[in-house]
Amino acid sequence: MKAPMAPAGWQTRPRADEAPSWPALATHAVRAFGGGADSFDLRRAFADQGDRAAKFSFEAPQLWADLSKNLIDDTAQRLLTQLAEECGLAAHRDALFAGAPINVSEDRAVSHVEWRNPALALEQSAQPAIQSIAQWRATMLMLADAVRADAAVTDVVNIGIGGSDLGPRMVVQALHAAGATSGPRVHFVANMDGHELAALLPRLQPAHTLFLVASKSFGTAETMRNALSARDWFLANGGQDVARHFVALSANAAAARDFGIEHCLTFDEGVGGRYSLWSPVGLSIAIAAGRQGFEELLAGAHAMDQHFVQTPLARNLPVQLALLDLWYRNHLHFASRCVVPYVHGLRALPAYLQQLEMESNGKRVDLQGRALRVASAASTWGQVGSNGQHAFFQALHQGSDVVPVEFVLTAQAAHDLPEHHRKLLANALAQARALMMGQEGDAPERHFPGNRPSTVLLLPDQSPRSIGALLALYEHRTFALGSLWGLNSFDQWGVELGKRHAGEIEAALADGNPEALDASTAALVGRLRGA
Ligand SMILES: O=P(O)(O)OC[C@H]1O[C@H](O)[C@H](O)[C@@H](O)[C@@H]1O
Repeated sequence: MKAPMAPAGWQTRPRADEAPSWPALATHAVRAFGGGADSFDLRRAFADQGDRAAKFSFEAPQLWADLSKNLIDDTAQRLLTQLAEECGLAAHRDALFAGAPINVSEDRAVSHVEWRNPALALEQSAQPAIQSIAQWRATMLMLADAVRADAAVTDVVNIGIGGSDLGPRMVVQALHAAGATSGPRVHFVANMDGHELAALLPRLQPAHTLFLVASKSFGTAETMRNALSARDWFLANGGQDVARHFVALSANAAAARDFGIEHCLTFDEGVGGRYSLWSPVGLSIAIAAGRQGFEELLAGAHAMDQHFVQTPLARNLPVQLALLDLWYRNHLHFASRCVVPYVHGLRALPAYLQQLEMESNGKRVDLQGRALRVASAASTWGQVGSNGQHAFFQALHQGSDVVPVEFVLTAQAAHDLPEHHRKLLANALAQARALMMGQEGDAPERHFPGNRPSTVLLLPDQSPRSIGALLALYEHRTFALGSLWGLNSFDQWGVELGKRHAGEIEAALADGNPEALDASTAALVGRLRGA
């Protein structure tokens, strides 16, 4: 599947708003979706087009995606696919898979797809970097085996934040709910707020606990603070041999050593934090799900990689989802997208997607440093179903804004309470149908406008393979959308400024000298010091 060489032209692609099809899309959006009497209506579209459900459905590994209840017609879909061709999306994608330095602001390649290439074996590799991926994967899985086999280890604590927490936490939760985990208990600590760590420590015994300090940079304030406190607790409570009980998962082995952790599973800088669960950052997953479970997760993701690389753009699921996102954001001007997994194990999916999508594409300049002329990442939000129905669905049905909703379902449940699953699925499909159909009301407050868009992503189950495919789908959709906007989806400079201010404010909180601060912050610091 691998593109042997980065195709020419990946650096000189037009942005979506500069591509020839853009004006035609803009005109079509106003003419056909502008809200007039004969504006596009889903109910009419289904009545007029007998094959609409089939035509706007897509198949990809482990996934069936029904996009037919979206505000899109044949013309829009054709123009959008044409736009992707004009923007050189395929060349950009192939450059990613060929290891070209597409993360230009950090001058490096993007390698997370290599970490889940199960075919990768030492003898097949011509590139030294690739060889180390295979080696590190083998080392990581051996360590996972050893931890699982060691009856003395009852608890594993992953300390990390952002990409070093959200993906592994969500996957372990999902596999645990599916009965696909065994071995020691696996916990996650992310927050700087000491309540999270303080609530966990009394439940642990130093001699039976393994701490995984996951941090690509090994410099993130929250993780360093939690790791220091965990080590203090370990030593204060009779823990022996920090080297055996603390393992670092980092691209910066030297910093881990300086911290006092000898054993570091490392990975290359090309693995972005929010794309890192396939690398040693996913050790907690491998410990919980076992070698086979982790390899299945990788295999599901790899199958989606192949779909992304090999499928024509018109039937390519990540590409079509990205185009729909672009259509909604730039032409129908929807500001947010709601994701509702009707899968209890995937309750952390919205939080994971917030980082993936908003940290990747929440940007205002393109790869050349030019200001964007169109809106970038919509806000991603959501909650597990059916709980969300009893919270924010009111606004989805009758609120003033149209919010596209994405339902994530599994055909099979992993429990044996069949009535639950049938009811759960019925509720999800009912919400999607109600959003579309609406209802004439006998009183204004009982009127539902309908014509509200939704997507259904259907997985067979919540097995490691299905979860892997789903997450790779989201990764590629995010990359494809960023690519169309001309963005670098793999850096995150926007998180740096706040960190710098935090250092200054922490000093003011400690020494009571807020002189360098603005009046509002200084007053708050004064009030907090007086508390
Ligand atoms: O893995 P680390 O280097 O500790 O980084 C943890 C997280 O913090 C950073 O500030 C970034 O916002 C995230 O992209 C990253 O995943």
